[in-house]
Amino acid sequence: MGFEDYQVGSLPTVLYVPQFVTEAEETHLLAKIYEAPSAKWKSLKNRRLQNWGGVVHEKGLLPQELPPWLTKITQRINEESGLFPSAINHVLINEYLPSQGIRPHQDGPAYFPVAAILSLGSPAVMDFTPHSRLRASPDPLEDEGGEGRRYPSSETLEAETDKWIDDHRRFSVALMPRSLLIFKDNAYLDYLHGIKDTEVHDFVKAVNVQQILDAENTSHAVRSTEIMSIHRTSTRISLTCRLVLKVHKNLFKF
Ligand SMILES: O=C(O)CCC(=O)C(=O)O
Ligand SMILES: [Fe+2]
Repeated sequence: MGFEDYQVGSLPTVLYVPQFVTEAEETHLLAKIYEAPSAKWKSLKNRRLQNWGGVVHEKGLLPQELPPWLTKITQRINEESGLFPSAINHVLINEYLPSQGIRPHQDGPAYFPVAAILSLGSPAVMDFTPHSRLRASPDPLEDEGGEGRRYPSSETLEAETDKWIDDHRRFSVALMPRSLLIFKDNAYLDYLHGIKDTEVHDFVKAVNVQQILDAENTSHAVRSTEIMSIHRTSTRISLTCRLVLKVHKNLFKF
């Protein structure tokens, strides 16, 4: 099965791979993450995180070698997805308690526009929202009459905005433990992504609801709103694996 077979929803740029790692690998990764010295954790208001691979600056990465327990997983993601032009060199590990989340945001321009997120522990739902910057300002149209650029009439503008919203609907993806989510290109550039800080997440409308129900072996007859909700009773850990193309060998090159 090629990675493109894992596309979910209407965007070809969102892929969801259930069971990307085994339970044994999950246990091993969690042990390694919690083995790190407490100074490795950075506490934010609504979550804790570990930064691996070096410091990401606007102008690139001040690199630090990834430990072997991480390269084992990043190399597999690289090889199996074929979506990164070179080795993944940065991993952010986020830890969320049941009532913690991450506000809608876009990942920075320093990264190559592909994010691979491995989920461990408690499941959660990630929401994607079209970026308002793009919603508010469609590109000016090119004038065919040779008078240079012209801005569209208000009707055209409305039509264009409607089309943009049609093509860019909100959607969500349920992130089950051991799954890998990849979002890239327009899903990376045109959408914000976030996780609500509530203890119950509905996945009725998630683009991968079918995969989840199939994996949980739930028959159609017993579906109920109860099983279409995720009750976040324990900690979730995610590994966001990305590539910073510009790598600085030393500080003075900045
Ligand atoms: O925890 C997640 O699944 C998302 C993390 C994220 O969006 C980020 O680190 O930029
Ligand atoms: Fe992010």
